[in-house]
Amino acid sequence: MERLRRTMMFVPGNNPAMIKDAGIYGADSIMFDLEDSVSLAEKDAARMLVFEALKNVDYGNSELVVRINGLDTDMGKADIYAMVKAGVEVIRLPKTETPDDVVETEKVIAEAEKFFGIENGRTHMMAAIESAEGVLNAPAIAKASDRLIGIALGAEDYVTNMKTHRYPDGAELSFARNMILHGARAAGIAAFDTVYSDVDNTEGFNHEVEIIHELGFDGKSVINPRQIPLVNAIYAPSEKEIRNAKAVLNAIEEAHKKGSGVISLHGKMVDKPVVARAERTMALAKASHLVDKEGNIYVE
Ligand SMILES: CC(=O)SCCNC(=O)CCNC(=O)[C@H](O)C(C)(C)COP(=O)(O)OP(=O)(O)OC[C@H]1O[C@@H](n2cnc3c(N)ncnc32)[C@H](O)[C@@H]1OP(=O)(O)O
Ligand SMILES: O=C([O-])CC(=O)C(=O)O
Ligand SMILES: [Mg+2]
Repeated sequence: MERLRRTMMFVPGNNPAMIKDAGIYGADSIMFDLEDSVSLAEKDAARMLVFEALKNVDYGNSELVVRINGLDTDMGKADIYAMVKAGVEVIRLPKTETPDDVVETEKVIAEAEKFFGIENGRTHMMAAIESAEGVLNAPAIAKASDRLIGIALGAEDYVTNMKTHRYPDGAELSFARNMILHGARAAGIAAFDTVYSDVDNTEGFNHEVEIIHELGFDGKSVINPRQIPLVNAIYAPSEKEIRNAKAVLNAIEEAHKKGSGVISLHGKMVDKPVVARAERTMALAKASHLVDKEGNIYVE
């Protein structure tokens, strides 16, 4: 079963208190940032701090991601070597413009793995797309490396590049979101939506999460722990959806027993894609603590 990544929480790499406690909020992924939330003067200190945290802090089941500085900066290579050595699960490449950016980063990751005697391929990657060039190349970027677990929209940089800013209805992000989603799905990897900076605007945040949930994003980058339960609530299936998913899974099990891959349930065809959706619904229901391990609904 594919890993659920509803929330990926940015944690500034130069903030010891936030780094220490980042594991207590239940983010599916924690993303320590060495890039734009860290000033130039603090880059080296942040790298050391995140290295120590990765080595010494227990973050439970959260996936551990680090946003590095790109290889077009003086910091990129040192960031990669330190994070690979610390055993990070995923390196997030910012401002990805072309598939070559991914390939170049992968080369340095592979070099670092070799240097530290780490198994080749153990460090995964994701690419953030934050410009018109990146958006137009999204499908090729998503296929540029087997290490990629996903691609993400970085909308603050993107709208700046597009000479606009962010609006409540998100029309300015519509093309980018669709390109990134299609690129990710065509490559069989995850798609993550961008951050929402107005942390006190719950209504605006919920509206944006509804939009990206309907589009099909796996999840959203968040910048504050208060945003995590809001995303989880919108990604949680309803009781009706869970009952339907259970009925689908039971029906297909019966069909398989009879040697068939398709069956009718209440007059509707149940086949492979319907089953895949039902499995995702059950995974989300489990993550939302709405069902137990066997899939029994708690509210019953
Ligand atoms: C365009 C880009 O590149 S976006 C990505 C880079 N930006 C970031 O990483 C910013 C991350 N977020 C933050 O720094 C902060 O959440 C801010 C500045 C937006 C808001 O800060 P605050 O108003 O202090 O947040 P708030 O009052 O909700 O904090 C509540 C608690 O959550 C903690 N917290 C807040 N944000 C985070 C975070 N991102 N990670 C971990 N802990 C956090 C605070 O330390 C505080 O802990 P405490 O109760 O133990 O003192
Ligand atoms: O990737 C993100 O969502 C945050 C970011 O850097 C941007 O929006 O430019
Ligand atoms: Mg950015």
